Amino acid sequence: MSTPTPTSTCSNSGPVVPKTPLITFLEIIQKTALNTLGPKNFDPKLYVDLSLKSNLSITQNAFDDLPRTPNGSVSVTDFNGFIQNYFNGAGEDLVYTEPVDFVPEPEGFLPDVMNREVRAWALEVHSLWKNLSRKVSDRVLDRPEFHTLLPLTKPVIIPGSRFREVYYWDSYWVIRGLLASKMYETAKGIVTNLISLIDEFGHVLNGARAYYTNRSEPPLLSAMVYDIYTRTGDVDFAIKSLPALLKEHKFWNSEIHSVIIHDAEGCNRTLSRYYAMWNKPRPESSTIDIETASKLMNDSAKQHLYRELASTAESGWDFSTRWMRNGSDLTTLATTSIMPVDLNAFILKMELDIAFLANATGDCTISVHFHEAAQARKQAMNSVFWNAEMGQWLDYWLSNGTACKQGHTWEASNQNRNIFASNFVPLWIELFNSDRTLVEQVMRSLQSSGLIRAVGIATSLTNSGQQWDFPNGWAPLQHMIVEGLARSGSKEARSMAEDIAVRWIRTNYIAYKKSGAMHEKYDVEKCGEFGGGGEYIPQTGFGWSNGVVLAFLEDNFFLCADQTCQEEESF
Ligand SMILES: OC[C@H]1O[C@H](O[C@H]2O[C@H](CO)[C@@H](O)[C@H](O)[C@H]2O)[C@H](O)[C@@H](O)[C@@H]1O
Repeated sequence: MSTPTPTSTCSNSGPVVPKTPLITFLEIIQKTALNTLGPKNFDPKLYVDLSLKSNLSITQNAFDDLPRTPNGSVSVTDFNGFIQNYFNGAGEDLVYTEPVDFVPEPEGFLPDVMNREVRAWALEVHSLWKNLSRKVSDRVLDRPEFHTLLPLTKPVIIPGSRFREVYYWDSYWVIRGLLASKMYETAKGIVTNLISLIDEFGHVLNGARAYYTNRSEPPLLSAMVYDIYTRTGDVDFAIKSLPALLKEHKFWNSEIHSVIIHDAEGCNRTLSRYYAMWNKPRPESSTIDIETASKLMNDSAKQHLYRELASTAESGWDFSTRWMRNGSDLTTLATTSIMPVDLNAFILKMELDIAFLANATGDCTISVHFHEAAQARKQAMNSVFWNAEMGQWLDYWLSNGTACKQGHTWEASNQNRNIFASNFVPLWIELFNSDRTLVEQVMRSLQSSGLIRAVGIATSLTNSGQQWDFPNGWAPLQHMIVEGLARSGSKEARSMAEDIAVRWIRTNYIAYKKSGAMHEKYDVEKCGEFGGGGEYIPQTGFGWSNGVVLAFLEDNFFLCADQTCQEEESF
């Protein structure tokens, strides 16, 4: 399936990818579960992850036949009995599988990590790949219509807990960890799976579920291919990956995603935005989205909000004041009217990676074309996002009410001057981090931004209760900023990178010792504490956190095991 052509780029009238009858039915089950079992410990995603034991029509008839009270409700016993009889549990369609390339202590594993305690912990984190490794069960391959899980052929590494399926941008940091763990086959298998999604749907899905087909996630497939190729030198792998990367580049530059901005010099600049092909509640959070939208009066406003909710999920930052006109009201989400700094940094990297891989595999024409595309995007980022006075790249808001127009005229006041960790993500890209003067300016800006806290970089400065806001710190954000600073060649930037990485490693370590688990996000104010907020309870496992710890240790950002939380004040 290729990307549908929208009739307009207005966010409530764009394309909509149809959902399957199974998803529609599971949303009814989800709503019934909430009504029957109540909101305590309720996770809506659980119900759209169930798989059928028999045909949908047989299951629907059995559901319709359940005894109902006059107001239509079902008893707890009847409901639980029905679920047991007609469904396999969430996650049962994925089976544990030992990764083919896992060994308890790989040869050459973190050679510079000598400290006994740190090394022992790193080996424990490494061993978590076994817990997170899954294979799609043959049952899914036999009867795909019984499952919302998509039938990927290679083993996967899942983030963990409620995230039972492979996720797109998480996989980049999982792969960074797998490379430190010398698990090259597993890393390549993840990429092969993601490529198969591009072949089938035209883009990498948010996650490998039928209910995620309407959107992607931050595009880092090229970065995965680049890192695996540079580590293994596997030219065949690079050759096989290139066509998918070209297809993905088209997706992110499609009519719905790209926007032209006339800059202050009168030049047309093209940048990309998040834009989901959906205008209904997200099936995995249907009950929550319906409740959020209930504050709105008409169907068109609801459809608009549903598209904004899904587009925000596409950003990976679901949810954050970054995307809201009013930071305390989720119904004011306006993600499709924002040109995001980090998305464009990722697409710039995609262009550079494609240019590099094409050159490495002997295709000069593609290589030259993508070098030019990268230069054009860099210039666009400089004129639209860069704010010299602040020393940061700022998200650009398309003027109120003009999000449907083809072109926009740049206005300084449309740059969002609020501080987010994403304002520093371009540092990760070589075209920016190779400029010493620029790096020093951005580094000073980061230092005084208020984002650097006791144990890591905060996502924003606003404590909104949303998970992509203060005081949460997320592994990917720490990693991109730290790696960007470290790669700049500036001694001062390297030392700042080490400082942040050590704080991050330390809080991951202390939290692991206290809770026995790696966490999805951390509270950057409190050493050893995990993060919170958002629409689901904090999760453990956790793919990208494990990957970033291993990548930091591999890059020699050392943790002294005798340092404790008390010392965090001395940073
Ligand atoms: O179920 C709610 C949302 O959960 C996911 O988002 C969060 O977890 C993902 C997996 O770790 C991560 O990629 C994302 O950045 C997190 O915010 C999911 O991706 C959303 O689409 C979903 O609606």
